[in-house]
Amino acid sequence: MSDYVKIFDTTLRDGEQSPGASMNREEKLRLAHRLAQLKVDIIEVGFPAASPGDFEAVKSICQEVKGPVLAGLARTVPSDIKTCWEAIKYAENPRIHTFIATSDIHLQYKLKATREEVLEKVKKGVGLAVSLCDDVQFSLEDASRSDPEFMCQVIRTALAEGATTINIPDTVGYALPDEFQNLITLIKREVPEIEKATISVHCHDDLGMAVANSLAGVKAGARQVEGCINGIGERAGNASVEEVVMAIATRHESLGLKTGINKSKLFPTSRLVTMITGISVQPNKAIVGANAFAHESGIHVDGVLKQPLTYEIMTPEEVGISTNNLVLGKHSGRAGLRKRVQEMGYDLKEKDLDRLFEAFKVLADKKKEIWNEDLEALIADEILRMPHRWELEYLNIVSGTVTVPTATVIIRDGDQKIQEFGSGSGPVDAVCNTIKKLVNKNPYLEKFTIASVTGGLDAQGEVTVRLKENNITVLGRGNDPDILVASAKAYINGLNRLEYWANQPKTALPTNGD
Ligand SMILES: CC(=O)SCCNC(=O)CCNC(=O)[C@H](O)C(C)(C)COP(=O)(O)OP(=O)(O)OC[C@H]1O[C@@H](n2cnc3c(N)ncnc32)[C@H](O)[C@@H]1OP(=O)(O)O
Ligand SMILES: CC(C)C(=O)C(=O)O
Repeated sequence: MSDYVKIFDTTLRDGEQSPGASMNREEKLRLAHRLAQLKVDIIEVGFPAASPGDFEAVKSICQEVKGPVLAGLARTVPSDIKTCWEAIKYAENPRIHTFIATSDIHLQYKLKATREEVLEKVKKGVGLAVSLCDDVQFSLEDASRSDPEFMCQVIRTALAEGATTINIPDTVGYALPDEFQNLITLIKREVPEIEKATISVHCHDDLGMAVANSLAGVKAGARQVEGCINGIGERAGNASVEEVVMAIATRHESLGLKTGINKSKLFPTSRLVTMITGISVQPNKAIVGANAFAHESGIHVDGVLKQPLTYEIMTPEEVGISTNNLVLGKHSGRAGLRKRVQEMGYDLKEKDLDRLFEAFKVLADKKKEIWNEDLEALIADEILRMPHRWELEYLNIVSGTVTVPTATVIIRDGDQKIQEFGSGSGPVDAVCNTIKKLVNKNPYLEKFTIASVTGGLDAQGEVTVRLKENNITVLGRGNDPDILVASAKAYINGLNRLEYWANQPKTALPTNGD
């Protein structure tokens, strides 16, 4: 059996099912290009039948992004499969990914279908997909809670119709690693004809075992692992791509497996996903968290200084975390900035580089050292942002121990500048209240978080807000060395997103909030 494990990235599909993580077409395109640089084998680019917006985004990615196989998801419903094909047929290497649930609980309550009816849907759905596309993946949703005998019957049917990949999801993150390993072993024993197809695993993290279960599946013979960057995804998320990849690489002597991933792009891709979705990575997250390679306690530092291998099982450089990126500052020019940005994996157009350069100089006046993370924050603010209506022009805050916090805000609304004054229980409250008055909106603030982009007291603050209005949930992000300015930017960014989605066709709305 081959020692190569294919990586199937579903950040653009299952990842987008994370509450508030909806991405627009441009954001999806940018991320798809980055995933191609990361050299994932397959990118699941979306669910074309879900909405006109998703259809267009999938089609654009398929027209533009070269290299990996590009997959679109579809129920076994014929119209879903045909719509999927209409969007993905433009890809260099298209794949139709069709699925149906096989557990009794899903059959009884959700599909309201008998086992015979499900088998018929599999036969027709896979058959139709194979008539359209050479590369067809079939998934048994909730496989880990399905009757093994029925599951094998479904797999045989899908294979007989010509499916080339069979995916075994632990949809609700219920399995234990040994159980999941046994499940794959059982499938291989009971359905020997699966040899000619690829076995894939797709694990969720409800019990924190998505990566462990994925590796257990691989140990039993699966040769495709599905996951999302930063482990985002439905509910508690999917298996984290960076963790699976680095486990396979770091424990090569034990697993004897490899992937084709360009590991040095893992960290930049993780940052891009954070920038685009607004979902921050917790500091202690494996591989890409701020503390993943940090050492503080004396005994550890002593050990690392004497020999890094005492406490480091991989190096930050391996995953693309630069430990010596402190070159840019206020005296740097366009050439240096262009080179750095290229090294970070961004291929910016000249006009975007000009905009970035302008913002870079403003930041360099406030902050002595400009790190890659600062540049990424600037790129997110200046280049990656959605088409937006409102922009922060001016902010003045009065706050302290004996004053009622007040804010004066000027916002650019198209050609107009609008000004307002307001107060609040604290300075952030004052800023948000004033902005709400200015734009005449009153969304519910579900979450407000603040983190620093880099270390140091002059670090930029990275603020994320989660806003909800009319059943639409969005995330807004903003960065600035002044955390109140970052808060204002994040709030306005969120309002711009609400405005954007409110003007999209009904079916395209990101109602995947709570
Ligand atoms: C485990 C996963 O992550 S699966 C992917 C989840 N992702 C999404 O659902 C996002 C995209 N989904 C959507 O936009 C919508 O659900 C649509 C457009 C696909 C369907 O919308 P609607 O037609 O309004 O159906 P609705 O969402 O209310 O219900 C789903 C229907 O599909 C059926 N269904 C669910 N899965 C499948 C399947 N794999 N094959 C066939 N039918 C299915 C359900 O039984 C239900 O049928 P019913 O309406 O006859 O009861
Ligand atoms: C569609 C399938 C692969 C899925 O997302 C799941 O079962 O979690």
